[in-house]
Amino acid sequence: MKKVLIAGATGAMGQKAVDLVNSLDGFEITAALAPHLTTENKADYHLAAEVKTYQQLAEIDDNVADIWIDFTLPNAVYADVKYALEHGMKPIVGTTGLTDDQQAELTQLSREKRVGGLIAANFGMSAVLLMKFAQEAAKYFPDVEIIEMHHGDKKDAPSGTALSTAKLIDQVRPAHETNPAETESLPGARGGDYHGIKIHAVRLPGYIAHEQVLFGGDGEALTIRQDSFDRQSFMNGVKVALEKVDQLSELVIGLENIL
Ligand SMILES: NC(=O)C1=CN([C@@H]2O[C@H](COP(=O)(O)OP(=O)(O)OC[C@H]3O[C@@H](n4cnc5c(N)ncnc54)[C@H](OP(=O)(O)O)[C@@H]3O)[C@@H](O)[C@H]2O)C=CC1
Ligand SMILES: O=C(O)C1=N[C@H](C(=O)O)C[C@H](O)C1
Repeated sequence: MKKVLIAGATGAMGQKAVDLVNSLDGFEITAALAPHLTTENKADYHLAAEVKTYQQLAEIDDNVADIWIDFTLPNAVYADVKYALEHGMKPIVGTTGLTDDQQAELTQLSREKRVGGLIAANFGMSAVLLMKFAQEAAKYFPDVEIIEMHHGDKKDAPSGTALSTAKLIDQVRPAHETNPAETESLPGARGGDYHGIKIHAVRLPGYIAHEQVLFGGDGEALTIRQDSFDRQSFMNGVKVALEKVDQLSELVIGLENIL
């Protein structure tokens, strides 16, 4: 039986992860971490009586889990993953917000500690495919912009998926012209800028997680879109990660690299 700690167990994604692990043979939740989680309220979050609850990293007992699932916040994830690696727990990380430098540092730490794991900006198959198709299209359509749309509670912008998409496109797209005469009469109107790729972030109630990549060419356009209508869409990817994490010898970035 693999022991699992869920960080962010009280959150929207953490709750989906709790229900997933509770439903799987061969895995059991032994610990959960969240600032407002207590022994008194843990049953409200579908955590069994024997699950150890922690409100901060410093409280966590040694050997409490083999695997660390993280759906917390951008300002918590770096310390969480470092802690997991240093204590021999294999991280499966969905939380966004790690910088390239932080990912590189954590990957190096995972090699030193010989602990494998996965960081995935998006565990949904439609998003993984969107990123793959967008990278392919960018070889032929260098003029591209990204629109990501999320629920109003999302704390970070742009989304980790949009940023990952821009990075993948940036690796392959040919040199292109931008309009030197362009101005903004309303600051921010043209969106965020990743190496010349504009990213527009929409936050609205009713939405869950959606992304469009728009390519423009001479007299034609290509739009690639994915929609997560329900957070359940991320759970197949988390399940794959749980099944494969033992085979990983270091931190891997991107679900596509373990499929
Ligand atoms: N990779 C993927 O496929 C997906 C990734 N995400 C990402 O997952 C993350 C979480 O999203 P979501 O569940 O919607 O967010 P929520 O705000 O619903 O949940 C955040 C959770 O983190 C907990 N938390 C807050 N601070 C800390 C801390 N310092 N240490 C540990 N836990 C903490 C909160 O606990 P409390 O309530 O007690 O404050 C809560 O349980 C985001 O980064 C989001 O972008 C989301 C969907 C899919
Ligand atoms: O906060 C969310 O909801 C999501 N976060 C991830 C991201 O920032 O890309 C994945 C998905 O978009 C949902």
